[in-house]
Amino acid sequence: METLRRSMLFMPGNSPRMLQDAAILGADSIILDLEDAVSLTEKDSARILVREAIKTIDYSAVEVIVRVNPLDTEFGAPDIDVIARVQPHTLLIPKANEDEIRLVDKILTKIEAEEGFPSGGIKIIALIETALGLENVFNVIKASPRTVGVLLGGEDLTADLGIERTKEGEEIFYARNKVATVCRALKVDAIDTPFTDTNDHEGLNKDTARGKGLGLTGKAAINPRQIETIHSVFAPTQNELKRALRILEAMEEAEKEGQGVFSLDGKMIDAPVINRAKRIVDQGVRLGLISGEGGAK
Ligand SMILES: CC(C)(COP(=O)(O)OP(=O)(O)OC[C@H]1O[C@@H](n2cnc3c(N)ncnc32)[C@H](O)[C@@H]1OP(=O)(O)O)[C@@H](O)C(=O)NCCC(=O)NCCSC(=O)C[C@@](O)(CC(=O)O)C(=O)O
Ligand SMILES: [Mg+2]
Repeated sequence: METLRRSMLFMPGNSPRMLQDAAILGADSIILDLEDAVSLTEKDSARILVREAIKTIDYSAVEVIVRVNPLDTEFGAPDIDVIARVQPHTLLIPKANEDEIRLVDKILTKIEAEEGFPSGGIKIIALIETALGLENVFNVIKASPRTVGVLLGGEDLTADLGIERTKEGEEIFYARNKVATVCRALKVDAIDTPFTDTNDHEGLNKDTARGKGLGLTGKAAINPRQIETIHSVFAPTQNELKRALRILEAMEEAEKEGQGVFSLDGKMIDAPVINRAKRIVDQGVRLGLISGEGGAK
């Protein structure tokens, strides 16, 4: 499933109404939560509810992710055993560390064999939200070939660091930078932590742009009202699309002359600039912002 993952909407797994409406809310991915949004007394009922939702609701092209409980809790193993057997696209592993990802990979391989599912079909996103997980993020991703992305959990991370979580987000600059860099190196998605003030759209816009500016490729949402803002920030602007298309046109001309580097509007254009232009055009095409003939709409 080739999914964009600009936005991933969290919702408590014990909320039948939210599970019912999830596919029409516009997020690229939905995260049906069995962990921190579900109280201890509701863990078993949430697991059953999410299993039934995945079995009976058509979530169409939306990526269905289930955040299971950590394996070092009494809920983690039953979560994975019950949920993997109804084939969600992806499991989100909280407080992720290397050993746990390796163990989850093994459990999934066993369940896929028992159920006759394609081996490796259920993907993993590692939730990096502890100091150890952050320092180890390269190995956490490499611990399973199923890993398709990392989600940065700012609330738990700052709690683990014993520091305050602020709207400006200075305290998670390093974490954002590290996750974005390692994910780019390993070619997996890097999803930013949610912005928890659901009424502050200006703040959400700034926070999303901050994460995008550091190389994060999408953002978690905790409310449907946040999705549009997140998508607008992650979509290339008309100017970015027009400039990228001009760069690729000029590149074709330069190639005919055998030039690898050239200038456009006085600026040097070489391989990394061309690659960035290609990425922007690709995204524009995937988002339907560029017509088939290659013109910005
Ligand atoms: C925050 C609030 C209670 C506000 O409720 P309110 O009722 O005021 O919201 P309203 O806007 O009034 O709702 C208008 C309509 O939308 C519906 N609606 C609302 N939210 C919806 C939604 N999410 N999905 C679908 N539908 C939704 C609602 O049902 C109503 O529908 P209707 O009645 O039919 O009109 C609510 O949003 C909510 O529960 N959010 C999810 C919270 C959650 O999952 N937290 C865990 C993930 S973060 C974490 O764990 C930290 C982390 O781990 C992060 C990381 O890992 O990245 C780390 O460490 O940092
Ligand atoms: Mg958390």
